[in-house]
Formats: sequence, C-alpha cells, structure tokens
Amino acid sequence: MATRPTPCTPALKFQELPESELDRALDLAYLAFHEKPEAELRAHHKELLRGCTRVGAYDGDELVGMVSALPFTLSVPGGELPCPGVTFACVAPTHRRRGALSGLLAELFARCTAQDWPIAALWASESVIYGRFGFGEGTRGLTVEIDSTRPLALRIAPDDRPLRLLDPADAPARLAGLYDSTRADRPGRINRTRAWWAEEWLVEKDEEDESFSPPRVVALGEPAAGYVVYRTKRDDDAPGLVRVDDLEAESPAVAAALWQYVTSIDLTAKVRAWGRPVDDPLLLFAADRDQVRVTAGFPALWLRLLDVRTALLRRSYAAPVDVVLDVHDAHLPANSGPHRLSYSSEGGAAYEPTHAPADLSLAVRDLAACYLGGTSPVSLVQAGLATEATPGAAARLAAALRTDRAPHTVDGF
Ligand SMILES: CC(=O)SCCNC(=O)CCNC(=O)[C@H](O)C(C)(C)COP(=O)(O)OP(=O)(O)OC[C@H]1O[C@@H](n2cnc3c(N)ncnc32)[C@H](O)[C@@H]1OP(=O)(O)O
Repeated sequence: MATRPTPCTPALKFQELPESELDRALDLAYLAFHEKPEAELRAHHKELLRGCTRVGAYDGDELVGMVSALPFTLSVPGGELPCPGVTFACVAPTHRRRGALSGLLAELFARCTAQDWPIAALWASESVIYGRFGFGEGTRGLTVEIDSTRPLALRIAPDDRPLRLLDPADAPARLAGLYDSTRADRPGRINRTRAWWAEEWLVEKDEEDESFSPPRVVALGEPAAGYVVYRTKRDDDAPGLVRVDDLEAESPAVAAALWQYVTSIDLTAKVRAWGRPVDDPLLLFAADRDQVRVTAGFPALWLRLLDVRTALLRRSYAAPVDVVLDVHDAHLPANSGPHRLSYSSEGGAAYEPTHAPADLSLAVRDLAACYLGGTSPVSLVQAGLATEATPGAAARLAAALRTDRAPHTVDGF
C-alpha cells in the first residue's frame, strides 16, 4: 500500500479495491464520467470490474478514486504479451489535482510489475493526460468516409464469393478464428474472448447513439475469409448512414467485396468507418480518393513499457541492430540508464546495462510509441524528442523495429 501526502490535505491511501466495494466504485465512475447507465449496462460494467486488477484511492474511509486493469494480452511483433488494459481511471470531482491519479497509477504499476506484466495499455479520455506517466501512442486510428451515392470505384477485382448475413449470436464462434489470425500480422490487437465479442461488439443497443440499428454482421466465405460488423441509421432529415465498426479480411479482394457491400446498401448515402488502420488497403485500392476520404486521425491505444527489458526481449526484430539506448523513466527508474540493445538472427536479442556512451537518448513514452512499429525513432530525432549521439543510430533502430503492417487497435475499453 502506498500513501501520497499533499501540502494542505490528509494523505490519500492507495490500496486494493475489494469486490465488496464494486457498487461504490461504479457510483464514483458514473459521477466522474457523467453517465447514468441502465441496469443492464451497470451489471456488465460490474462484471468487467470483477475480472480486473483494481486499486482505490481512499480519503479516510471514503473511496475518492479508482483505476482498474482488464486481463488482456496484446499482439506485439512476433508474438503476444500480457498487457493489462487500464480502464475506469477516475477521481471524485472534490479530489482532483491532488495526486490521486498519480498515486493510483504508481500502485497499479507496482502490482503489474509484481505479476511480471511487461506492458500496459489504455484509451485516453484526453490525450494530454497519460504521456507524463510514460504512456506513448502505440497505435493510431483513422476515420474514413465513403460517398456511397455512387458505386465504389475499385482498382482491384472484389472476391465474388457470396456474402451471408450472420445471426449476431452465432458471430463470435464464426468470426473469432479470423480475428485471432489477424493478430499474428498486426501488432496492437487485444485478445477477444467470446464474452468480449458478445458484450462489446454485438450488443443490441448502441451505447453511445441509440438511433443506430442493432449490429449487422456479414461474412464472406465459409469458414469466414472476411467479415464486417456495422450499424445503420436513417432519419427523415439526413441521408442514411452506414457505420462500419469492424472489418477484417484475409485478402485485398475480400476487403474490396466487403467495402463494395457496405457502400451498396439501399437507402443509405454515406459509409463512416471509425478506427481504421493507418495503412488500410482500402486507401490504396479505392480508385477515386475523392470518394473515399480520411476525415480524422487520432491516437488509439496508449502503451506503457513497464519492464523495458522484458518488452524488448519478447518482440521480434526486422533487421540486425546494436545500439546503446539511454531511456528516461521518471516513474519506473529500473528502466532508466544506458542499455545495449542487440539483435542478430544467430544470437537473438539482448538488452543489458552498459557503461558505454549512449547512441540514442529518449523518454520511455517515446520508446513505447516505437515499440509496436507505429512511430520511427528517426521521426523522434527529427521532432527533437530523441537525441542521437551516433549518426545513423536512430535509422538502425528504426530498421530493426519496423513492422510490415502498421499497429492497429479497434477495441476500445
Ligand atoms: C484510462 C482511462 O480510464 S481514461 C479516463 C480518465 N478519466 C476521466 O477522464 C474522468 C474525469 N477525470 C478524472 O476523474 C480526473 O480528473 C483524472 C483521473 C483525469 C485525473 O485525476 P487527478 O487525481 O486529478 O490527477 P493527478 O492529480 O494525479 O494529476 C497528475 C498530473 O496530471 C495532470 N492532469 C491530470 N488530469 C489532467 C487533465 N484532464 N488535463 C491536463 N492535465 C491533467 C495534473 O495537472 C497533474 O500534473 P502535475 O503533476 O504537473 O501537477
């Protein structure tokens, strides 16, 4: 248990939040997030919290803050790692800016490292909050809008196998295999349990906008070679909208068929897909880029390297490298100081402390941004965020960390 004194107020205590206090915790969360969910959603949140590592901030006996972590694994280059998904971070409005979140995260980090969990991730309510705690932008997402008043112009031939509408109740069993196989190619993806599929992707009522239809699920091929999960909305004043929530395909031709399908639904005039990968093949095989437009780009998953050494040893490398990194980590000092990162196909990876001078110095949040391959160390140097003492060190590290596909996460939590 940790305590954090503040100048004029009694110290807050940071300790495990027991299951018996889940209702208190939810009341606090809904107060902080300005929500008033129905009983069914509250029960779902309670169930999620039950499965979490939970830390509470206490002012005396009063619960004034909490943070939780879902037991995820995350795909990383060459494999996957345990990756607690930090969520329900909230502090009572009466206790803000007194270090409650700082203390909660310190206690959560301690619990995660005690469990040998080398990384953690979150979705931020506000981008400005988490960099100071060592989180970097691990994945980014795009919002893509397609004008579907005319047929989708394509530069490749779509797969012409039939499409089938699936019962959402059957969808997890039919689609999980394909989603899981995409995790081998794409860093940044969480494991989806059947319950996660059902309760996060396929709930009847859209939590954020009840005017959307229930989820529709369409698959191509048996077993599925691709699928799209979408909802539609139509009212008298606006043209119909198709909102694509998730679309995966094992080949460009399958993806083309699914995009062609969603752009050809009657009584709709626009398709909006949120959280697409930055290297979505659609952006290349669409023949008319005035028809398919990127309307927003945003940080998606924020990643924390809790144990830099283990994280670096348990990912794969695209090229040999031998570079001394000086990582700065104010919150987890064990990560700080010069270490030599080396990788060769014969010797594998090593990351050991060294007295040699650093080739490249950078903050742990910026190394986290590079870890899944989404940001290049060269870009960090160009942005003044990393210092390169040995010319070419950032380029050599970039070549080693590079991934064929951009990291991508569409599962919010
Ligand atoms: C992963 C998730 O769950 S994301 C959801 C985050 N939660 C919310 O948005 C709910 C509403 N907000 C809150 O509950 C709180 O304001 C929190 C959790 C965001 C912050 O809690 P606090 O206890 O006030 O944070 P704490 O006092 O530890 O702040 C630490 C530092 O972060 C800064 N900070 C915290 N929140 C913010 C913010 N929203 N914007 C800018 N800076 C912030 C503080 O100024 C402080 O900086 P300093 O050390 O330089 O003074």
